Formats: sequence, C-alpha cells, structure tokens
Amino acid sequence: MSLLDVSGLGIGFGGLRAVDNVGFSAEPGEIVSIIGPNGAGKTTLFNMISGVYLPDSGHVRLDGRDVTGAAPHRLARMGLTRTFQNLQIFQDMTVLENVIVGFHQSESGALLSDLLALPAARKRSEIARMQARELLRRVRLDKAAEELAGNLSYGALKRLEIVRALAMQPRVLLLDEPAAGCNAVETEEIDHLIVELAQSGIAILLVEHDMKMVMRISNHVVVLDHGEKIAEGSPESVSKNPDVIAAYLGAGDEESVDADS
Ligand SMILES: Nc1ncnc2c1ncn2[C@@H]1O[C@H](COP(=O)(O)OP(=O)(O)OP(=O)(O)O)[C@@H](O)[C@H]1O
Repeated sequence: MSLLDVSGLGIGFGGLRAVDNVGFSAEPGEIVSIIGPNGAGKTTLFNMISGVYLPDSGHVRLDGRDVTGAAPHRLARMGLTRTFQNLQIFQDMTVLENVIVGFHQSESGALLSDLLALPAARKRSEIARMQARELLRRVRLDKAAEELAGNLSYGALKRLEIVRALAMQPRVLLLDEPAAGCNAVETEEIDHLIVELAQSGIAILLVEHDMKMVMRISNHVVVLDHGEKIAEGSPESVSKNPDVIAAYLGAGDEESVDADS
C-alpha cells in the first residue's frame, strides 16, 4: 500500500477530456514530478488530487483510505496539502503572521476561543508562534520573521508559500510551480528546500516547468499529454522516451524535456 495512490483519475469539461485514466503512486520521501506540454492536464490533475475538482472517474487514496473528492481542508487535516501557482501570501501581514495563519487553517473549532482570548487560546497561540519560528528557521527565513511579507524578494515569497503549507504538517505536499518566476539562485534555494523536505519523509508531488530542476531532483516522473499518461519512470528514462520527446516537439513548447538544452 502506497502513501498516495492515484488510479484511473479523469475529468471532462464539456466535450474535452482534460485528464483521462491517470494513475501513479508516491511513497514517503519520494519526489514525483508531473510534466507535460502546456494544456496537458497537470494543473487539472493536481486540482483533483487536492480536492479542488471532483473527478468523474477514478480514485485518490491516502494510506489506503479512499479520499476521492474530499474537500481541501479535510485533506489537509488528513495530511495532504498543496501550494498554488499564484502566491497566496498576505502581503500586508508579517512573514511570521503568514505562517501562523497556516496553523489556524489546520485547526478546527479554535476560532471562538481565539476571539475571546481564553487562556487555552493564548497558550495555543504561543505554541503556534514558536512552531512558526522553527519552520521559518528551516527555510532560512527566520531573520525576516517580523518583516512585512510584501517586502520579501520573489524567491523568499515562494519559500514562504511552502512554509505555510508545512504548517499543516503534511505527509504529502503538492507543489504547483514552486520555482515559477524565480531567478537561478532562487530556484536553487527552492530546489534544496524540496530535497530537504523529501529527506524528512514528506512525499512531494511537483508540477514544474523548469525541466532542469525536475530532472535534478525527481525520483519519479509522470508525463502527461492531452490528458493521458504517456510515460513514467526515472528522469533519465522519460527524457529519452521517444513519445515524450515527440509530445514536447509537437506542442512547440519553448521548454524541452532535455534538461541539458
Ligand atoms: N475549469 C476548466 N474549464 C474548462 N476547461 C478547462 C478547465 N481547466 C482546465 N481546462 C482545460 O483542460 C486542459 C488541461 O488544462 P491544465 O491547465 O490542467 O493543463 P496544464 O498541463 O496544467 O497546462 P499549463 O502547463 O499551461 O499550466 C486544457 O485544455 C484546459 O484548457
């Protein structure tokens, strides 16, 4: 039994089969990347796994438990969390406050006692601050804890987005283009962070257009084209797969599956 098991997943929009019969699995500590040309169905697949879209076929299982169609906040409580392509950061809050908001998303029924500032709520909020600082240390953002998030560099914001997801203590973390818009140095920092998170036992699911990053850090790569899985395997094997090369050439993407290009 895998930590995450996706089988036969599919969804249609009108006449279009955006994702059809896609399956793969992920184990603790593994980095699994979903790649494919523009419009291949990567984001739609992520949206189904993370409960944003309800699939019309197939299953998502977490530790063997069928969680297909569960709402994102329920999935997060069960250990599956995601980040979004567009930053979901509160620019007018401090870096620390942004992480603390992440903790509150993982709690249920805490709001009333927090509003009334009951002793239990004060205690919980102290613990949340400590844990938030510890997470920020982990991604080397602790020195910026009291700064407004809006003042951070783009690369730091992308790392903050990941920390916020970590506040939910995920066992499976879905990262949607974590390096999009980052320069080479920022990409390398995110690259290291993802590897560290995987080493700590989290299963990482990655959608990323930076093919060099995908090839460098993935243990397993799943390739989609027109909503279907056309290949999967090690980064090396998929980058040499003729169907994969043809899909990228056919799509006329400026990116290439060949990480050396
Ligand atoms: N909500 C929706 N309604 C209708 N069609 C959609 C919807 N979401 C996605 N699609 C279509 O489904 C297909 C897959 O889109 P998706 O965004 O999942 O691809 P992608 O691989 O993530 O692309 P990109 O690399 O450009 O982000 C596309 O043809 C897209 O237009």
